Amino acid sequence: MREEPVLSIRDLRMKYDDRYVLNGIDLEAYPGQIIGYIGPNGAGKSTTVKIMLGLVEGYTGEVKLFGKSVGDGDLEYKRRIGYVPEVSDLYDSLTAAEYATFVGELYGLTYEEAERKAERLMGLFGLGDAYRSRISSFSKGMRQKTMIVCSLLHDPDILFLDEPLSGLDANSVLIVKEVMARLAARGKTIFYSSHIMEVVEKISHRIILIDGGRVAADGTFEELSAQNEKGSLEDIFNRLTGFHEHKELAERFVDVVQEGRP
Ligand SMILES: Nc1ncnc2c1ncn2[C@@H]1O[C@H](COP(=O)(O)OP(=O)(O)OP(=O)(O)O)[C@@H](O)[C@H]1O
Repeated sequence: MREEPVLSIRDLRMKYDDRYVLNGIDLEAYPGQIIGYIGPNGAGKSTTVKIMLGLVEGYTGEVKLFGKSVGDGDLEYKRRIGYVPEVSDLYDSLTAAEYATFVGELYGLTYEEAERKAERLMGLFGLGDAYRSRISSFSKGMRQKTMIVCSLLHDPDILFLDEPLSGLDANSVLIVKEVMARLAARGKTIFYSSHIMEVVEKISHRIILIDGGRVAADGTFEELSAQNEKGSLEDIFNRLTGFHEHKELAERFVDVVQEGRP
């Protein structure tokens, strides 16, 4: 018998003003899966994730996490979710230690538990010395690592990551990719949203492509390759979203840059 899905979405529709941005999304995710969630800019990826996180209302359709509808007012499910947004809005005036204990307590940890865990995780990321410094002094990569640490303090069952490797150096990228693989091996579900196709292709057990508010493809990379002409995920993405003009557009772009120049 197949396991129960951690996440299930049926006929999800959402409109802003009079325009539908989600046009009937259906998807399911199971324990231990890393799902590469991809699509062109404006396709509806963030909107779907924000609905799952309970941050956006006004949709129709069914969205269930851990078997319960996210719209039913019971917020207990949020304790089992971790989220790394694309843009980190950390509180600059706090130290990483203050921020991590604040977030940890929000997720139900005691101050001491959050403090101890965050310090060790930051240390493993090479940020042991920075742990008690103000976030305002942090580089982009240090902020990103802090966000990742804080999203994991409560050991969530499902993790939503939006461009989590943004700003990370090559060594840190290796660690984070390995951490994701190991979390999945321990039964966690990871919803990985990114525009970096090489990484999505390599780490995902399953890839979901959203285009125009619909699921345009859903399967393993091998399944997507078999359904389309062989090639990289980038090639499949370009083909499925009907995009072929990058050379022509680049040429026109450079022409405009140089217009009127001697
Ligand atoms: N609060 C809002 N009000 C009005 N329109 C919105 C709002 N949020 C998103 N949209 C619109 O919904 C559509 C989907 O946006 P969304 O942010 O979900 O796309 P995305 O796939 O995450 O894009 P990207 O890859 O650029 O992050 C876009 O056309 C966007 O303009």
